[in-house]
Amino acid sequence: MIEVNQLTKRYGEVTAVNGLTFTVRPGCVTGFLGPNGAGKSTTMRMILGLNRPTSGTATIGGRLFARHRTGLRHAGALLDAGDVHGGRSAAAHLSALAHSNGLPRRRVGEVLREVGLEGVARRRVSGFSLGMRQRLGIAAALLGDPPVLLFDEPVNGLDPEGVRWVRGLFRRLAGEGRTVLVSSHLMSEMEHTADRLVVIGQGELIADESLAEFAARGTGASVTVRAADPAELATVLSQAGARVRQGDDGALIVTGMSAARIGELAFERRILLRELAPRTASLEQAFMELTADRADYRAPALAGDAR
Ligand SMILES: Nc1ncnc2c1ncn2[C@@H]1O[C@H](COP(=O)(O)OP(=O)(O)OP(=O)(O)O)[C@@H](O)[C@H]1O
Repeated sequence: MIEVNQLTKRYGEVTAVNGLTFTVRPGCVTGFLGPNGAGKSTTMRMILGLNRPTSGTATIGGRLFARHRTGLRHAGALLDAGDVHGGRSAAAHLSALAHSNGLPRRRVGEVLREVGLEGVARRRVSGFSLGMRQRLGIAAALLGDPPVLLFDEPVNGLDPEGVRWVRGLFRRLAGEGRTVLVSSHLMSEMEHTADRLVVIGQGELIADESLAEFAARGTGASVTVRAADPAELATVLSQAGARVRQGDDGALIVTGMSAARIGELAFERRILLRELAPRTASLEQAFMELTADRADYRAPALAGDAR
């Protein structure tokens, strides 16, 4: 479990992280999302004790990470895949880490196999592609068989097969009861990977919830309802505050009200329902909407879009 409590980090005038509070639970993959510059890397570095918070706390398993005496056994992280001594081989890099963390040498071979780098174990890291470096960084994170794992933009540089592999790996790690936090600035990467989302913008919390709950916040969320008496249902729902418009074949498209509430109102008025189907907004749409005013960098609309 990772607990972040009122975490704040200022660099001079810049507030990178501002009063952030959230919990990352074991047994699921939690996506850590935000536009570029939102404060994801800074937060992860503070969780791992690499940056000192201006105020607030971040703990792993109830303790500051620095207080865990055998670091890699408690948490493993991939922060910056470029951060490896290029003159070393993959095996030598991992052996040095294993040694300094008091881990058995056999773990080196095990994690190299796990990430598919056993064939290049003796090659110098300087000749590795970005994707291979990402795999090596993931191997290092797994070395201590830790209950808590953090991955900062792990998909960068991976080819489609690598992306599929890494998703499967995260799901398996979570299935083993571990706490898995994965950052990205792209919702599309999280859509098929995460169970829960922590979304931040300009260092502040925007959402901490399941994917379904997050998607339901987008304005594209609606409920399609078919009723024996659509006109009466439309009146009832409108009076209760929903927005109702006509869909195909007498269906009603309802926004601003949950399917459960629509069902309750129909039941109370004895209106027979034939279909009650929630349609969530796309996650991407919800993400764009909720972070729109918190993005530091966004390309201006193309001339052709300005109609
Ligand atoms: N060492 C530093 N000194 C000054 N400002 C910093 C430092 N590190 C980060 N920042 C600033 O803090 C803010 C958050 O940066 P951070 O790298 O944590 O964001 P991020 O969400 O990880 O972004 P990205 O998706 O682009 O990696 C940015 O405005 C960044 O410029």
